[in-house]
Amino acid sequence: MNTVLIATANKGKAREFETLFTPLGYQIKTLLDYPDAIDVEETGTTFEENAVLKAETISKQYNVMTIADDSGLIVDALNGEPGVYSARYAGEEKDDEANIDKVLEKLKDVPKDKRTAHFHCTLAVARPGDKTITVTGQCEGTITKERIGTNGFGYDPIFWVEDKKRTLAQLDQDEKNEISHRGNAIKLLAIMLPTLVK
Ligand SMILES: O=c1nc[nH]c2c1ncn2[C@H]1C[C@H](O)[C@@H](COP(=O)(O)OP(=O)(O)OP(=O)(O)O)O1
Ligand SMILES: [Mg+2]
Repeated sequence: MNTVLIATANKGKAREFETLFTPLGYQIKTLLDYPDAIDVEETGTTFEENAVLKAETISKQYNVMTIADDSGLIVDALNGEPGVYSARYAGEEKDDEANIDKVLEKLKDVPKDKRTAHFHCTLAVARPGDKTITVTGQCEGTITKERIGTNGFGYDPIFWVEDKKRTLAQLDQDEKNEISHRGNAIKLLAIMLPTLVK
């Protein structure tokens, strides 16, 4: 089985990549398997810049094809915040609960019909001696008034998906992958993957 390295240290993402890649016939490894991996500073101002930075740094370090994911929540009533700063919205220590609290607090006077948002995911594929490619995916929803559900990670408990009449944190992993920003990006990537993996 082909092994693909995903340059993420996020356990929630790692789990999703595993359920998405296994049926495609790829085993995945993540930075959780590589404790000596460079801790890439996300200095970019776009998802694309950060995804490329993470993928290329780790691909160069280990001389293997590497996929990186940069993603985040874009809330319309907050002019696109937290956006590329989603992971560090409430501080550098990357605290999902504090991040959710900050979004709910900022939206406390915003009515239901103005709480529209979407998740964005950019995936970058870096290969030794080859041009880096990127794909993107999105997922539309609204921000709830409080947490609902316990599955998933990050902002999932406050992200309502109207088609499912549930939050992302109330979906199981396969249901989330079907509609999520990450699932949508990987669907695009899956078509190209056989030509990229050596
Ligand atoms: O499906 C998702 N469901 C809920 N929240 C999500 C999702 N996808 C991204 N998010 C949030 C989590 C984090 O606050 C930020 C990603 O930040 P991002 O820099 O891409 O990831 P990270 O620092 O956690 O791990 P890493 O850079 O090692 O991949 O957006
Ligand atoms: Mg990050």
